[in-house]
Amino acid sequence: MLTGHNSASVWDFKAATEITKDRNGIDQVVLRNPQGASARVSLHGAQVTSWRNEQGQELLFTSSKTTFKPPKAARGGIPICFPQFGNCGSLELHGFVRNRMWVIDDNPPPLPANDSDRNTSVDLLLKSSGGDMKSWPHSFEFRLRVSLGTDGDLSLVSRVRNVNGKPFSFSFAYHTYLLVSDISEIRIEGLETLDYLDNLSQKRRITEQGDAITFESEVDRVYLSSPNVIAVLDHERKRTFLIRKEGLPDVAVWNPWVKKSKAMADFGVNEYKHMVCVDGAVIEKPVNLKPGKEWTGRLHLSFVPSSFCSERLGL
Ligand SMILES: O=P(O)(O)OC[C@H]1O[C@@H](O)[C@H](O)[C@@H](O)[C@@H]1O
Repeated sequence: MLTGHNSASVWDFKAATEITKDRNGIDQVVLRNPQGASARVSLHGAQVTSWRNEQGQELLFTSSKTTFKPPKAARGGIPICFPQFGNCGSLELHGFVRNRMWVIDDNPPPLPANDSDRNTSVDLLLKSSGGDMKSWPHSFEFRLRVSLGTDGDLSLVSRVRNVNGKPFSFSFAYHTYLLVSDISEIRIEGLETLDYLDNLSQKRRITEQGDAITFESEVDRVYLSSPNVIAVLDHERKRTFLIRKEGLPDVAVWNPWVKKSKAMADFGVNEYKHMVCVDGAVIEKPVNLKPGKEWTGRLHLSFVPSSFCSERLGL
């Protein structure tokens, strides 16, 4: 993939994208960058199922019990929740697009230049289908671009176009399962003092009091109107995930802890210790999209040594 160019070596970004099959024969796209970082995206659900740094270390959690068998979304990686987040509507939990087969979009409408510079990327597309229109009677085109930067950062850009004659509303989330050393040692910064809806007490609105979010029991919350940079600090591994987002005002935070883990067939009993979901989302005030209009929601994930963090980010 390194090709000669004026006697210097240049990376062939197109060739750094490979289509392979997963263990169930489903197509998946593998993205690689020149330094050895990689990401994997399944056409089932357009779900990112792996993101590795240049040392080959996995950064996203995937349950050892997940089968990756359609139609159910794999438990881990980054499922896309659309057109409904959670159970806040009449559709299946988190909506249906994570359970559908997407296609590779070879000719996507252009994105601004800074979304495509120096990245290896893939564009996926899902169009509304007759079956789904029985439960959600709206025509849409959903485009997802997944990009791996030369710095190993992972970007997801979702574009939803209303190709209906009428407006429609939706909620949305990048349901991001981060892999962590020990949930009891994790701090999330950037959500302090915000209001959240607590899914464990009938979506009651509560104001966060702590100076960071920490975990000592099940957490299932939607933080409202959050800043666009959130940090997830993993003290034991001396590393921090940075979550940057645009068009995604809310952040869902979830860890099932012991009791709920036992009730989930596709989740190992102790696996809750090694994951936290921190989702850039639009939940409280759904997007209302007029005919012919497009909505964009961007997520940018990076991974830095802890020493880099809080003060330099102004968190
Ligand atoms: O089991 P699923 O459909 O992947 O959902 C997992 C969890 O996702 C979280 O975002 C929800 O707030 C939880 O209530 C839910 O249990």
